[in-house]
Amino acid sequence: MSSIKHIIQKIKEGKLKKLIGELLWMYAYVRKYWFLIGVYILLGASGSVLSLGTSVVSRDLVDAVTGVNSAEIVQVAVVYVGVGVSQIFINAVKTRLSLRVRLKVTNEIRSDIYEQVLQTNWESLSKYRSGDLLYRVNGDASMVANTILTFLPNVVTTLISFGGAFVIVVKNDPIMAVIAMAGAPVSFLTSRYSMKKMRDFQRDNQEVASDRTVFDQETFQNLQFIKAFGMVDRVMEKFYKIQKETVDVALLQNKFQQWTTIVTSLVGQAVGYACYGFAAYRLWRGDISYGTMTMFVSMAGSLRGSFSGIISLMPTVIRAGISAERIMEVTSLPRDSMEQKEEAEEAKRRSKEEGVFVRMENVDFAYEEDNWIYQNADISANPGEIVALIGPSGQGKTTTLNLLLGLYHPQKGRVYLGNPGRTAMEASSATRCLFSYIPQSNTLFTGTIADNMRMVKPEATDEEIRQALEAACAWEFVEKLEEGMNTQVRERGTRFSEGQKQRLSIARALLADAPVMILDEATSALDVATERRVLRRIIKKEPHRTILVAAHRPSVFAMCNRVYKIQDHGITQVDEQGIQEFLDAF
Ligand SMILES: Nc1ncnc2c1ncn2[C@@H]1O[C@H](COP(=O)(O)OP(=O)(O)OP(=O)(O)O)[C@@H](O)[C@H]1O
Repeated sequence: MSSIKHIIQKIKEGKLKKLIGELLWMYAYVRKYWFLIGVYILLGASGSVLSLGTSVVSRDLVDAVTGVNSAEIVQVAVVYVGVGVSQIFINAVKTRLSLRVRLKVTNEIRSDIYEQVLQTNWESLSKYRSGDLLYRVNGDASMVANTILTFLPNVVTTLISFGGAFVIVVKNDPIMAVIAMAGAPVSFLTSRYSMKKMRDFQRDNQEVASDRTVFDQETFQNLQFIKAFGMVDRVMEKFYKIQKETVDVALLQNKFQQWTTIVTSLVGQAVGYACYGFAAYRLWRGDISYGTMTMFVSMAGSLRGSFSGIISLMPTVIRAGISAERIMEVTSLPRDSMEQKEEAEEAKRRSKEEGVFVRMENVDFAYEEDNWIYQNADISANPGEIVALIGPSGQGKTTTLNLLLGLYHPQKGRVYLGNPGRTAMEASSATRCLFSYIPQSNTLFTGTIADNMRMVKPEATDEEIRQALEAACAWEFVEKLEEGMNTQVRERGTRFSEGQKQRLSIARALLADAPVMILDEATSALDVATERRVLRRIIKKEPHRTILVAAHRPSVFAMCNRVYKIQDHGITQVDEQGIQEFLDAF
């Protein structure tokens, strides 16, 4: 009665519901590969039947050898060898099939996570560390795929082994069956107790593994910085600390597992001895032959083994459940809304003649509750204008650009854009196609310069790329490279100077040919003359383009139609005198 209450309590707490949800999620993948998994199960099942057959045939073989049934010795020997050889081939096919399914399911889960991560609303996703996401894509996905492949087939094959052995033993000697099953209650209770513990251990394990991935990723990304600051020893210290944590968690889990294994094994061994003694007693009394005794002992072993097998499947489910939970957490994040996709594409088509304006109206925004970046903020940028955002560091320039890009949404007020004189659209993921954005940080990818350019326009010709590089004042150094635009950029553009990387990023943004261009301190590493040349060429290339720049330098302000200052939780438009005051103050 109390255990029923306990189960009801768990259901109420939602733990069982969660586990069932996780299992159902995993088996949505099984449905796709039901045929391959079905064949795998069949092969596993035939393996179990063959091994049961081996025990029965071994009885006949012993009886044939000991003279009880010597006439059939050749026939029995042939069957015995045949069964053994079949098992070898079945195992080979099973292994190959298992690899195929595992690879397919792992890829499928990974592509689901990738797709989801790429389409998830940035506001939700930015809370995750990229190394953690990486571990979910790799470690957790593999764990789930392995379990999907092994769990159901293992349950079926173990149940066949268990059922078959049970029927054979009961048919031959019911008392023997009872003795063989004497350890079952202990195995059951031990597994029930260990379930919760295992879930906690597994959660710790995954967290440490995820921390390790984050650490590795950050270290290799910042190697140059680490070396420059002579931080190698400190990084190694942290590395050893994480290694120690990994070892501690694994050893603690293993210690617990070993104790449960010792308890169940001791009970199993005692039961094994009892079976052996009982069979020997029956043989001594002349009730059974040597062959039957051999079969009994092996069957009793397989009965105990398969029962423990069923119980030991639980930790696998628990491990996979935790991984599934971590993957589901990411894949259930809200997706980017693409509701206004068609309107945005239409606005982009019209932009060549009409351009696109952007507005922020009466906006309140805070990342964290009541911690306002600003309130009642207004900003306006029209086609053909360059609008600058200035202000001390950390006051909200990048935040404003992110709001315009629809990466974040205001708590109050409107952020909208469109062709002048037509219906406007709220800023969202759908309207992002109207922007080309050059962030503060370097965003070059491994590949050639041309590959990097074609990321935004795969069909771009070499001539178009050259023109974009020219407009960004990048052609002047690219043409001097031995392989020109086919030069390898290397990871994160390490072979280029900061100013060169910025010009390549600007060229890429120009190639995207979007009506609104956002430069987030994207010319900060250029000298003043080059910066002016770049901005002039951008305007000249596309007179209807709307340009927003977050900047600190007066050289930029002189070229702007309007300048907004972001400071003290507000945005104000400033005139020349205001700009001068701002510059004097800093
Ligand atoms: N994702 C975030 N979650 C919480 N707070 C954030 C987040 N991004 C930025 N902030 C905070 O918002 C404020 C404004 O940041 P923002 O990056 O917009 O400043 P900025 O004016 O562009 O600064 P800088 O000139 O240094 O680039 C800062 O105090 C920053 O700590």
